[in-house]
Amino acid sequence: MARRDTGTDDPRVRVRPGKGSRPRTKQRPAHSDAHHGTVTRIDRGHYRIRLENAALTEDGSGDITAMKARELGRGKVVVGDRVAVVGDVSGRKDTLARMVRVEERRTLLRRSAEDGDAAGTEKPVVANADLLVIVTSVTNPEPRPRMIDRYLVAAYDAGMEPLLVLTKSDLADAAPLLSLYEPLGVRSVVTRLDESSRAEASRAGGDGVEAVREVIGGRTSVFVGHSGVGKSTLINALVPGADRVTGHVNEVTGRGRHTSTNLQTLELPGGGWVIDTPGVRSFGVAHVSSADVLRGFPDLAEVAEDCPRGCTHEAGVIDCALDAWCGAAGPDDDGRGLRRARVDSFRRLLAPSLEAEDPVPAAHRRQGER
Ligand SMILES: Nc1nc2c(ncn2[C@@H]2O[C@H](COP(=O)(O)OP(=O)(O)OP(=O)(O)O)[C@@H](O)[C@H]2O)c(=O)[nH]1
Ligand SMILES: [Zn+2]
Repeated sequence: MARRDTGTDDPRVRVRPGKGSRPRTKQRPAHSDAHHGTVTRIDRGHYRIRLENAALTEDGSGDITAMKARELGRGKVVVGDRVAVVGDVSGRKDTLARMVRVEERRTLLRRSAEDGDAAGTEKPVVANADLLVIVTSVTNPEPRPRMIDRYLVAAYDAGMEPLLVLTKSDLADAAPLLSLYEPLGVRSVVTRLDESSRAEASRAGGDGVEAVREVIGGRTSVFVGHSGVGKSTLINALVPGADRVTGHVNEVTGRGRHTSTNLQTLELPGGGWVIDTPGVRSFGVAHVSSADVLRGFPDLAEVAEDCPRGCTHEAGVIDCALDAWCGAAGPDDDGRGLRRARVDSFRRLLAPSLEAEDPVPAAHRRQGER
């Protein structure tokens, strides 16, 4: 099974000098004059890049457009990648710089395709992000815990910290959903951004926006969530001028519904980045193994070192050390079953339980769907 950083999709595999099999006609300089930046958007082979040294661009914004140099090969470059560019970095209209190198990735959010020819193959989505902000409404639409679980798995696999944001708390109690994720230790924030009570709640700090800002400030966050949960409303509150379209979006153009390439990078006032994922409707995690998920739980990973070789840690497997740990007393468990709850919650994130679908209300079923 493919593992992180080893796929042929990994640009680093191709960019290390001296590894090419083709003989070189002349020794190229290693682009020591290159400038560094971060990919903020990708549009049909054109890469929008924010340079570290914004003063290089004519308008001082640091934003330029670049194409991939042929020497980079076919490895995929994604939003969030740190890259080196040469050539015209003025950012003037119709100028194109050349992207010559992709730096090693600190984290890599991936998804596997769920349908079509590519089903099961994994795709890199965003590099170097710190947080996966999972936006879910407590009602309208109803929360989908299996989907939240898959997002969590994607975050742990990526090496990112998950943050659960429960929206629309003016409409229903967030407590039942919160209690589902408490044993996992997932950080969470409850928000209410309804039109009517908004101004009042916001004055009192009760809308939750400040609490979200505190967690994401100065960091790079990827926002995910299915349609209608209030993701755009939240992003607009966090990033003034973001102008994310809210409501039942894009009925005219349908834009943002079917494509997964239109990730948008927005700058947080006071520092940090928000990456919106308007086209990403689902997150297949077929490529993730138990061991990948375990990395998100250092305490359980330590316990699992005593497991038999190849243990999947799933419920019911023989001699899994997690079961013995649940039975033993410890300072972190005073008889209230905290260890058991944590292990059970962790196991919920493992295949095959993860494959289970959320029940879809009859009214939302399409023909042919169960
Ligand atoms: N009552 C209430 N309504 C909210 C809240 N947040 C958002 N809404 C409403 O929920 C609807 C959907 O919000 P959006 O922000 O467009 O949702 P989205 O997640 O971006 O959905 P897509 O744009 O389809 O991806 C809008 O009518 C919002 O006004 C909230 O906290 N409480
Ligand atoms: Zn085990």
